[in-house]
Amino acid sequence: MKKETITQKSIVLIGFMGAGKTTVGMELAKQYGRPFIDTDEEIEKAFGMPATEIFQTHGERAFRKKEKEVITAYARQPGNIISVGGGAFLQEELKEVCMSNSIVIFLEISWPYWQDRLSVLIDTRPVLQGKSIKEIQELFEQRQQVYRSHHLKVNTDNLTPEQTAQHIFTELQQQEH
Ligand SMILES: Nc1ncnc2c1ncn2[C@@H]1O[C@H](COP(=O)(O)OP(=O)(O)O)[C@@H](O)[C@H]1O
Ligand SMILES: O=C(O)C1=C[C@@H](OP(=O)(O)O)[C@@H](O)[C@H](O)C1
Ligand SMILES: [Mg+2]
Repeated sequence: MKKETITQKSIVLIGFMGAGKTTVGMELAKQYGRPFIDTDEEIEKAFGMPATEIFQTHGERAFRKKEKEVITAYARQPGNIISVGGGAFLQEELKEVCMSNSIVIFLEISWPYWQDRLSVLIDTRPVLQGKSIKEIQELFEQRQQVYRSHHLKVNTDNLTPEQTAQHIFTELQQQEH
């Protein structure tokens, strides 16, 4: 069975910062031969600056407003592989638009595994900056509630991005047949 026959809907990857949404999204797009959209990249292009500067210069509110526009547009189209930011589902409307128009996949990671990634994330994730590790863990735990809306969950603790993409393909195939 060809991968492109699995689903015509767009696939939306959700999960905490650093769970691997962007990396796995690129891999899935390669495997499916579908367009890949990283919504953070689109937001950064629109503002002409990285996310940390958008937060500093325009504020989180402006970031979230653009995030809503970008995700709404792409999630409604068929056939895209979309990696959204870890805070996207804080907006109820985005949760609804993604859940009703696309296949939402939650990339889950456990706290001990996530902690190992903090050093590579801190410079580019404004939400983590200035927080203690305890505060970050609290945010991590709170955010798990936000990711409860999904169609499929994949725990990625012991998976490479390629294995995660393969697992998603197999699961979607099983759900369709
Ligand atoms: N399965 C994985 N195992 C180990 N490291 C990973 C894995 N997936 C992603 N990473 C690394 O974690 C970091 C964050 O990945 P990224 O795809 O940007 O996450 P997100 O888009 O969810 O914030 C990157 O440095 C990436 O190389
Ligand atoms: O969780 C969040 O609030 C955010 C996550 C980031 O995306 P990643 O989840 O890809 O790191 C990015 O959208 C922004 O820095 C805010
Ligand atoms: Mg990302």
